[in-house]
Amino acid sequence: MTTQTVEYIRYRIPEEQSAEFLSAYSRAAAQLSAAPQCVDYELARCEEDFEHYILRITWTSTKDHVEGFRTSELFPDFLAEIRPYIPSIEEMRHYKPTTVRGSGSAVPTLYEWAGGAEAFARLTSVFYDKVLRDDLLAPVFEGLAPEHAQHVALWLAEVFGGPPGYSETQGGHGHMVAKHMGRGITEAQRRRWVNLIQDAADEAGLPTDAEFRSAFLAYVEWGTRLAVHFSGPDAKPPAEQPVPRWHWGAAPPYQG
Ligand code: HEM
Repeated sequence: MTTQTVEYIRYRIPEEQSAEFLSAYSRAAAQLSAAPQCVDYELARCEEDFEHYILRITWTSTKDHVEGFRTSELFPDFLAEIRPYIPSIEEMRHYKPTTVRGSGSAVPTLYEWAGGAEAFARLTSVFYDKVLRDDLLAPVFEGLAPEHAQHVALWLAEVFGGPPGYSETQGGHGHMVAKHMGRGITEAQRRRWVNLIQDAADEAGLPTDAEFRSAFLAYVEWGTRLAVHFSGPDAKPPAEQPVPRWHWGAAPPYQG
């Protein structure tokens, strides 16, 4: 459970003080940006009533805010800027996030963008054809079960935001990790895996836009490095956890 907390400060600022208030907060924001206790912050203005503002600050914890930031050398400069507006505060409290959170459908999942289940089935089918003809990887996958490509397609589909097919039919995260244990995958083999899956993505007609491919490759880098780790001599099975879900990251899809 995260210790992060969200502080909401609601202000009512008379219209004639608005410009000053905003410029004071633009300066005070420098102290928030510099504070290691501050995760992020945003000052929003009400659309229906221009006099209402809400400042949202995510802190690493309530204690870090109260005992850390407020006693730090950044605080006096912060306070000096915002002090004139303290009487205009209508609420200033910390809120703990609950489990009710999620994203809407404004941004398609990587799974939908890729073309759904069929796209991942095509991808892994092309990929394992290549793997079995590859000098470095063929020995690793010797005696591969015919359904392996379908299982990996289910896994990838789930990771990229599709239905939880792998979790429901194959045993989930722990099962996948266990399949790599003790295999002693080398860096050269990992790198070949990464190269071949990108060639397979081209041949299977997965989208080639910069945003999709960078998110796809980021996951492949992460996943293959974990595969190497868990295949090594000192790896311990991880605690049971859900299949990871990969998102677009810094570059969401371009929907012009
Ligand atoms: C993003 C990276 C990777 C993903 C998503 C992935 C995915 C999977 C999955 C889902 C399985 C289990 C299939 C099943 O349930 O039947 C599996 C098994 C396996 N993976 Fe990976 N893998 C990755 C990287 C690698 C790498 C880099 C190698 C070796 C170079 C590798 C070698 C194997 C082998 C040998 C098996 C066992 C196959 C068998 O059942 O005989 N994997 N992988």
